[in-house]
Amino acid sequence: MEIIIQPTRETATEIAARIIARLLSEKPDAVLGLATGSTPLLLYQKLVGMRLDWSRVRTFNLDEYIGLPKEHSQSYHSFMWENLFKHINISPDNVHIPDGNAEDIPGSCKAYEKRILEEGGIDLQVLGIGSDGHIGFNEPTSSLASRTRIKTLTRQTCKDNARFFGSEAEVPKHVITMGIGTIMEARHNLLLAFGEQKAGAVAGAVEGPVASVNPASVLQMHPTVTVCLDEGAASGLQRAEYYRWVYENKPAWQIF
Ligand SMILES: N[C@@H]1[C@@H](O)[C@H](O)[C@@H](COP(=O)(O)O)O[C@@H]1O
Repeated sequence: MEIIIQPTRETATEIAARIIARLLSEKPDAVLGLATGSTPLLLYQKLVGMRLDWSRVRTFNLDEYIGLPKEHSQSYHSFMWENLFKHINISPDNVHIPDGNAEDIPGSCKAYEKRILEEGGIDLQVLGIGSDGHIGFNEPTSSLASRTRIKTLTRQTCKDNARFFGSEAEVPKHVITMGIGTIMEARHNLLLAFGEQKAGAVAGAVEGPVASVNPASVLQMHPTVTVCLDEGAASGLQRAEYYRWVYENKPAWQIF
């Protein structure tokens, strides 16, 4: 796991954007796994500003609310088109987002997994982290081997996400999410976290025991993970000094 601690969200996001830009220049038909939430917003703005060629890029989103119309302002479908896809030259045929209104949701989850494999697997998965350590919508105690499926949100996540809706009661309680097993098959996981409210979850993910109560901790078992943090999100880390040392002494050929 490479832990990159930056003074601000801005500089941490800049590094993440450069990692993605480099992947797209090396592999113009890369398969990207994408996330929603407030964390990747600046990343998407930066990627738009970089004017990259997305014509052959394929994307798979992590998750979606069940029962929210696609056109609803808070559906992850709307989020992705509003904040990224409508600003870049991606082909709509190459965009994949779980369908929260499918007639047969379990069947659509299986088909989603199959489609990821057919496209060659995910080269790079962007991740945020919930205040309870969830990745995608894999809430604490999710199976570490889980695949794309239906999950019930925790009360905490409903509260956290109420800020996007009118009230907590309006947050759908059921979602489709890629599983932890699905995320673990991405060739590179790029996790972003900003602000002190994420410090506990980040510390648990990076330095805590690997346990389903903190789903992000499973990333310790993944060979290629980059974690981009600002000072607030890094403030609970015991070994921050070491991570800074590693980054400062990184060989030139590894610097993006
Ligand atoms: N499903 C999303 C996650 O993919 C996201 O990483 C997390 C953190 O959200 P935010 O970035 O807004 O803090 O919670 C949401 O519920």
